Amino acid sequence: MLVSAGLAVGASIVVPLVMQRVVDGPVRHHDQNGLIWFGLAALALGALEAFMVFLRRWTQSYASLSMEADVRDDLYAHMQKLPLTFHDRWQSGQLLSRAITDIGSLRRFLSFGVIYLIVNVCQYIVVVVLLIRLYPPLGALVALSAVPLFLISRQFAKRFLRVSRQVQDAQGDLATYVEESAHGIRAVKAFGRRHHMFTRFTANADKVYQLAVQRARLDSRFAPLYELIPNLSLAVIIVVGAVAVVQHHMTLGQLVAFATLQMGLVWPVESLGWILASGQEAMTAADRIYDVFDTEPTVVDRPGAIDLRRDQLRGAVRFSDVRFSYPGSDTPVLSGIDLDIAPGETMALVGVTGSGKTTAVSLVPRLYDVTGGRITIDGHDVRDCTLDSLRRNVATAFEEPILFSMSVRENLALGRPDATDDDLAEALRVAQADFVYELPWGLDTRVGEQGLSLSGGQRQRLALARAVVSRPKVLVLDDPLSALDVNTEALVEEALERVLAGTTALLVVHRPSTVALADRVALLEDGRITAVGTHSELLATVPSYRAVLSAEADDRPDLLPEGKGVAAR
Ligand SMILES: Nc1ncnc2c1ncn2[C@@H]1O[C@H](COP(=O)(O)OP(=O)(O)OP(=O)(O)O)[C@@H](O)[C@H]1O
Repeated sequence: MLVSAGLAVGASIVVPLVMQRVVDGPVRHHDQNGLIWFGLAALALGALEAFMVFLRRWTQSYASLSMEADVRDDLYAHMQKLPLTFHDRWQSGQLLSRAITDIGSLRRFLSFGVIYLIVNVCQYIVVVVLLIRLYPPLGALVALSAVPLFLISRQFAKRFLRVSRQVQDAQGDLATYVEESAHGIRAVKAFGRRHHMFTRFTANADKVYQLAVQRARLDSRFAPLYELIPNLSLAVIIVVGAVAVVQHHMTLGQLVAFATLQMGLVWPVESLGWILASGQEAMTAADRIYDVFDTEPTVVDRPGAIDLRRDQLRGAVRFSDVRFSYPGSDTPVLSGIDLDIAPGETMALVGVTGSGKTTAVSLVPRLYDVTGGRITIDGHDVRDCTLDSLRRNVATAFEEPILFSMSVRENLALGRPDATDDDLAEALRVAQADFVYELPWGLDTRVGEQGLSLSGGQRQRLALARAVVSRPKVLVLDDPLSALDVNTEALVEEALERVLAGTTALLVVHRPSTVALADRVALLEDGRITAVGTHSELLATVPSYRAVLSAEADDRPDLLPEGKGVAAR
């Protein structure tokens, strides 16, 4: 790339020197034959320059676009490795703008800016040396013009860098806002807050606009200086050069070559402003991209991590003095949980809202790592197991079901790519999600964002089927039936009981009706497990357990004590 760019510039530099020979030779001596040879030489040089420009662009486009694709792949792969604590902190729009806009800025600079910067600086040096050799006083003047150029560039770069970072950050905030508004469009419409949201949007958009204008003004203040300096030098060259020709200090051909070479420098110098601006943008873009790359994945395989083999796994889960605080928070969510879940047992976790149930179950597949104590599966600390094998054997379904813009089949097979249609059918039966066969293209119907819209309960059932289809040894269900009506819930529970028979399950429960699935229940209070027992034991002996469930008791009165019957297991 650089060779072809260098050759192209070399050809363009040689042309003025050929012109010097033409003017001082054939033109001066009226030699028509000589003129033809020089004409052919100039033509060949022009063709060489054009070919080299083509070659540079061709290779440069390929190299820079491949680089862009590679960096984007690496960034995405890195983001996937980063822990949830990172994603909790970062706005999605900021990640989006880094993955799309910033990598694009980097590519533009590396494909054009860097090459022009190197080639233009080399061209400047070579031309100045040639000019000094042609006529030293004027050559020295052109060389000196580099001093103000350098000072201007330094000033420009310093100021542009700051504004450029502000623009890119503001664009990230705007992307986050647009994304959130699109996601939350139902709430916006339902509360009739369209105008309010629009006002907030315009405030964000206006910030981007103001900063972009500030950046453009900075650019336009400095750009004329880059134009002025080489043109001023050219004017001086023409006047002083003409005097030098008249006084026979240089030939007319030398002046023509001198002026042509100097004119050839006008564009490289002019473009310096654009190159510097694009360089500053690329620097801030690289900074922003490295904010992500520099974040170390903390939930990773330890050296010597073991593979949990499904055929050797019994599924005994133990929490031993498990503690957890979210980063940046002084208040521990879990302050020493001890809990034993036997292989094949279904343990429900009950607690008031915000007591840390979701947090506790998220620690089993290492969505977060414990900050104290340990969680073991069959005696192996989950942090000593490979993440792949851990997450293959511990399947999770959350209350908030996330479906991707893929077919139903792809969504279901996320945790088990080799699942057959029979496996999927079985999982769908358990989750009472047979409705998918009624969709326009059955299992091939695209759902999720921009796909077919499903109800909350339908999405939840698909997420449950997805967890079940991977036939995990340990199943973590975070209130997965909350969006179902009582009848469907009863059907799912009935089918789920068969699945749970051979699976260790940890179940976050809000509704008393779901407690019926559990063999035992653990009550989470103030970051600790304060009671463990069967549902009926706890109802009978632990007042706070009754208090937690009473708010939800209306839909299953049979689960309440005091003469209403107890669904003990
Ligand atoms: N990503 C997070 N970053 C910081 N704090 C968090 C985060 N997620 C939850 N918390 C805090 O941790 C505490 C426990 O939250 P968690 O979601 O585990 O409770 P929960 O018992 O599952 O609640 P609910 O019953 O309402 O679902 C809460 O005080 C919550 O504010």
